[in-house]
Amino acid sequence: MGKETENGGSQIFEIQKSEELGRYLVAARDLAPGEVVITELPLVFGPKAMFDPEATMPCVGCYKPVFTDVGERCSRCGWPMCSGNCPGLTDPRHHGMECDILSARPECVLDNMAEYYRHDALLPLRCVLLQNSNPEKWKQLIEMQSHMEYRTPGSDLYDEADEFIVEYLINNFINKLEDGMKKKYFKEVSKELLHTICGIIDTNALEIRLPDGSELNALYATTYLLEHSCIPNTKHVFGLFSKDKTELYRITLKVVVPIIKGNHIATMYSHALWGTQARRQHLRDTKYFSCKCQRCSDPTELGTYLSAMKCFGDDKGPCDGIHLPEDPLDDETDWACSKCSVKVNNSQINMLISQMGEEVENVQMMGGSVSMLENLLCRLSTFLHPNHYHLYSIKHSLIQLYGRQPSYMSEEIIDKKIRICKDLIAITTTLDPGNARLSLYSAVLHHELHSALLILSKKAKSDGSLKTVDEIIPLLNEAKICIDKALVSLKDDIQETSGNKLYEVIEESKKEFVKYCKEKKVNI
Ligand SMILES: C[S@@+](CC[C@H](N)C(=O)[O-])C[C@H]1O[C@@H](n2cnc3c(N)ncnc32)[C@H](O)[C@@H]1O
Repeated sequence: MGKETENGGSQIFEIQKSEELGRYLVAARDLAPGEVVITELPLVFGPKAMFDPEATMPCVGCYKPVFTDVGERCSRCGWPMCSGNCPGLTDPRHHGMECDILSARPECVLDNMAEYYRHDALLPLRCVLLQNSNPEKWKQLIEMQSHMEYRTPGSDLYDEADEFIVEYLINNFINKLEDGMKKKYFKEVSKELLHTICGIIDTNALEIRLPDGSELNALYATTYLLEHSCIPNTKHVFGLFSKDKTELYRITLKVVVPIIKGNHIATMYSHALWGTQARRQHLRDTKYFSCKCQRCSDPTELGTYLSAMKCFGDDKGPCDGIHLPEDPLDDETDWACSKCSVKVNNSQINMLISQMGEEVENVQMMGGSVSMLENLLCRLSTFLHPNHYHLYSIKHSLIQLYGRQPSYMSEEIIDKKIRICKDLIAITTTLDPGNARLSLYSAVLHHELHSALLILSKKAKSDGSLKTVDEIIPLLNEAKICIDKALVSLKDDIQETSGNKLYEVIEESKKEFVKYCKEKKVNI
């Protein structure tokens, strides 16, 4: 089996099947970074509920956030919209598809709006509507894996889907349709079918973040076949800004590191900066498989020690060894110290790590100051290897404050900032050499390293005199390499909101850097 690119290129991948992975893609020839593997439009997409639906909800036509209590309403179905002129209201790919069905609910309540308007239910509804509106798309969609073998009544995901989507759609809309309307829109619509669709969405949908903060879920006819690896070799971007409306949400999947013919083509379903236990748990809970990739199988996570802990010690106290899981693919594994005989069980480690994770999250959520972050770093460093992912996260926040606040500008702090940036860059590059998932982290690190080197070049020497041109040239050379790397790591993120904003900030820094070099008559 094989496929060609949409633009008629030579065959890029083959679809294969195994007991363990189901269907997956392998390279049909050697693939180089930058090559496009897949580019396609979504079969169907729909909004996700907003973070605080009591405050804002997505417009049903264009998904722009609108105020829940004062926003306008679609004149037919009463669902929130940005304005009566929103083109998505009648567009059959957007609200035009579902407005008739949503209109079946006659009464309108003005309290408890978040219960009344459940935006998460719109994508399942749009999916089931494809049966009649686009049978070809429906055929592709219903072939996708739903994992209904695990989603049985009583399981968390089944019960959640049952209450918030299936019963909601059936009771409020589908059962209220007249028979003629039901026939017009659906070949079949049952509780079971809606559950299968919820399973298909949870297993296969990709999340699209829109510039104004709302999010969509979308299903793609070929991209969904990609398997997961914690060392992905591809990156995907979504077309968000195309002037051609028919191109909206096109996905483009590109190779990021060389892929040899016959090797698997993979994406990452989890977070690259979580440790192995957290990633594997997340994949089991949401995608129903236990990852056995090279990174998950390696106790050191490719030599990064991202999950390693310092020796817990016995009665005599800890030694200077580190704890790593004896078998990271075994959920019951012990964590043995590398130097003494102390062992700790996995559940104890997991409990500690999740408590620490909450602390890190809390401090970051409240926009932690340097001293708060430093205190936490100091406390957690007693237990964690310096490269542990919780410490990575704290340090990544700190380097964006060091050298940017008046009380944190000393040469000592700038040296520290440089050291941390270099350490974190080494971890980031090992985990994600192709910038598939960590491009923004990498860009921030290189940008901050550039800025620290620049500050250092401007700082007076210990005798109070300014540095000579010969003394600043090596610093500026290194700063130039860093800022260029920061920009390159974002080359595929410019279409995306946060990537775009960061790119603009770094471009501005580069202009200032070039100006400074000119003033100093340094040719970089
Ligand atoms: C988006 S689908 C991928 C396509 C799927 N293999 C198929 O045949 O339809 C995700 C599902 O594929 C399987 N899968 C993906 N990556 C895997 C991996 N690394 N190991 C085991 N199963 C995997 C899991 O069943 C997962 O829930």
